[in-house]
Amino acid sequence: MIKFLSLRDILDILIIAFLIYRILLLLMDTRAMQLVKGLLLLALVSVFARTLRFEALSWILGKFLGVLFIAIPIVFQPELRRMLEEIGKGSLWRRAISREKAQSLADEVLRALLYLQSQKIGALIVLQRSTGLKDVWQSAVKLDAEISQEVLVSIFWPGNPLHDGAVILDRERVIAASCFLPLSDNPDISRWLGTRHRAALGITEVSDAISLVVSEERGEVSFAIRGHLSRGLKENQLRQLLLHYFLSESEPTSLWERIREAFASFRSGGVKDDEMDR
Ligand SMILES: Nc1ncnc2c1ncn2[C@@H]1O[C@H](COP(=O)(O)OP(=O)(O)OP(=O)(O)O)[C@@H](O)[C@H]1O
Repeated sequence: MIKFLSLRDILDILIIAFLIYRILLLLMDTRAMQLVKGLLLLALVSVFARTLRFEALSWILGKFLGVLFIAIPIVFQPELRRMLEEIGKGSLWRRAISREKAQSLADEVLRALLYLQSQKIGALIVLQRSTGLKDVWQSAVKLDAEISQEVLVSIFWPGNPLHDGAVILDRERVIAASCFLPLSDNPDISRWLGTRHRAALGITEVSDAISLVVSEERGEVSFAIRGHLSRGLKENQLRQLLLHYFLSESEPTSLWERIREAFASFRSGGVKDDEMDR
């Protein structure tokens, strides 16, 4: 069998494997990833049904998959559009940041948060993930600055014209400040929390971003993800959370590790809402 494989075939297979891997990385942690898992499961059942010659099951699955292929582009139109935009931006090929760089970025943000907390200076930082937040930062003050404790602290310094609103970070850059975020109308939010916390929560309801808030009144740091707010984070928890974020943006340890993570999340029914709360 192997002797029929030419160098061209091997190259062909490697390119396809690479493309599938990068597309899966783009889809990781998005709503569309659940769909991919569902489709894989259906495809497996379909192969199983064909092998065992279960005519009725094969027929039903065949029809169902046919309908799904028409429905998917309609239902997942926003995700597909975003994915194509990402490919257009070069995300499929973009250089991953090194582990050391990820650690130093996490450290800079952590030191900024701890300093702001110690001085009781209100702040709101959004960590952008796969959902592009262009709609939010387009009308704000664009910065494209390197992430550092000094930059973050000075943005939120009282009196600075940029201190009102949120800062958005993406990978290695501070992309914008003074961003106005959508406010959450979740009725379960404590009535002691004002608009800064509602804005932090709001952006995580409409995207997969993570937000970090320093409360001016209580001097506590909270974080929000997928519409859930965790208050009073300790330094260690913050370090973990930031490392988790920047490392997920860095070079994956290995392809095998990524596959293992994907299977682990598949077995547990997807990523847990509070996974970063630990
Ligand atoms: N939609 C929004 N998007 C981004 N930032 C916002 C938004 N709404 C309010 N903010 C920020 O929150 C600040 C007001 O915070 P407010 O005191 O109402 O909230 P809070 O949740 O009680 O926070 P704190 O505990 O820091 O007082 C504003 O000055 C502004 O910087």
